[in-house]
Amino acid sequence: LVRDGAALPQALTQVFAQSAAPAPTRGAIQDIAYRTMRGIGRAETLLGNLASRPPEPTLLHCLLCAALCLLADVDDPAYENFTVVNQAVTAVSSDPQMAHAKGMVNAVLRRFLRERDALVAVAVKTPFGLWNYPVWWIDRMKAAYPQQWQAILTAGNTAPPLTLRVNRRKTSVAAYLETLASHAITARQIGPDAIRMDTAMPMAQIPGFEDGLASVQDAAAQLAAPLLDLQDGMRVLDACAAPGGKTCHILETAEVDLTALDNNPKRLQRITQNLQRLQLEAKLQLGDASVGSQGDDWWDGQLFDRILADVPCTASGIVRRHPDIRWLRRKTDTEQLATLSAKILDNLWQMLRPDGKLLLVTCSVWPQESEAQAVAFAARNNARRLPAPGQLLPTADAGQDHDGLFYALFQKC
Ligand SMILES: C[S@@+](CC[C@H](N)C(=O)[O-])C[C@H]1O[C@@H](n2cnc3c(N)ncnc32)[C@H](O)[C@@H]1O
Repeated sequence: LVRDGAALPQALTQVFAQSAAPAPTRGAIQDIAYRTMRGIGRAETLLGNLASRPPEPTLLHCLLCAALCLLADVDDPAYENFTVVNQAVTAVSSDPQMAHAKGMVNAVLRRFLRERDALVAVAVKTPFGLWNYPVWWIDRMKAAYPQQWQAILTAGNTAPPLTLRVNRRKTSVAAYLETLASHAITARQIGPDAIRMDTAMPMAQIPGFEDGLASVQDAAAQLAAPLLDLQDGMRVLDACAAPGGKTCHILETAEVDLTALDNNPKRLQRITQNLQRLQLEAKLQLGDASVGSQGDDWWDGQLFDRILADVPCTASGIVRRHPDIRWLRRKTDTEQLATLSAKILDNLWQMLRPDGKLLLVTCSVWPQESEAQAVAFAARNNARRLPAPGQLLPTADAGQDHDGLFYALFQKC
């Protein structure tokens, strides 16, 4: 499904909707799918060297790649080798379209295990086999970050930690850390409201989650609300708001009159769910952030004190959380999304009061969507740039673990 363009979470939802697999099996399927997204460059390279011709049908190719991903991962093996081989052969045997290839699958995987070191040594000589990203992505990263490109690609291939945002309306970081300790859960503070768990767990098992004590949010994403410099009573627009992570953090931070806008009705519903769980209130608005400044659409004509523009982007800074993104994006997406975002920013600027502040956020590391966008926007609109973190590169450093987000703050003169 991902090869056909579906995002991995939606593909898994679709698969699980047609399956009677119990929860632990679903967990394993999900884990293998995410591991495969992180290792498919190497697996496809290995398969190209192991099989005399491309395995048919596509499902067989995908199954072999998933098995090779698991077998090649000697640093973090998920299963015993014999389990992977046996399960792959069983899966092939039980599918009429693939059953003919049972012997081939067995032979390919067993040969890989016998010659693993030599085969991997050959595969990692190609950038695709070494880094597990499309070649255009690797080349672009090198050009944009001549010093850091390898660290960025490496961080994108790590499994992300579970980071929480503590709801300061209901508790404090210190008190919540004690709550976690009382459940024998170890974690540490990595930001004003951010806690990094030592071990991941399903959301439903996070203590106090249903009562709104904490939410799942990366530490870099938690910088938006403080940067907005909010005061009680302000009129705030969160212009690309769904699923509402930053919306809720804003509302946890100050008593503001908040409009949460998004042009996707399904995603807008997810904001409602988050607001309900956290017992917060906002005006939800379905609409297009790139239009409306002439009072001809969703906007009521009243200026905002603060605007958060978390614009649509390639999401190239959050590939460790969404490892499918690198395979779904096309080279040309960056320009298209940057053009749309520029239109959104110019439109929103008209809705900001004099002296008001607009915060541009992207979860991209491509300069065209981030720093170059900010520079061009400031020049077009004569906007004053205020201090903000700029480009945060993704890092898996335990003390400072965060995704690759970009922040630029502007004030209207
Ligand atoms: C990066 S996500 C926002 C994440 C969100 N701020 C959060 O913290 O949870 C970008 C959002 O912009 C929305 N979007 C894309 N184009 C838009 C447009 N023209 N107008 C309004 N929303 C748009 C998408 O539906 C998506 O939900």
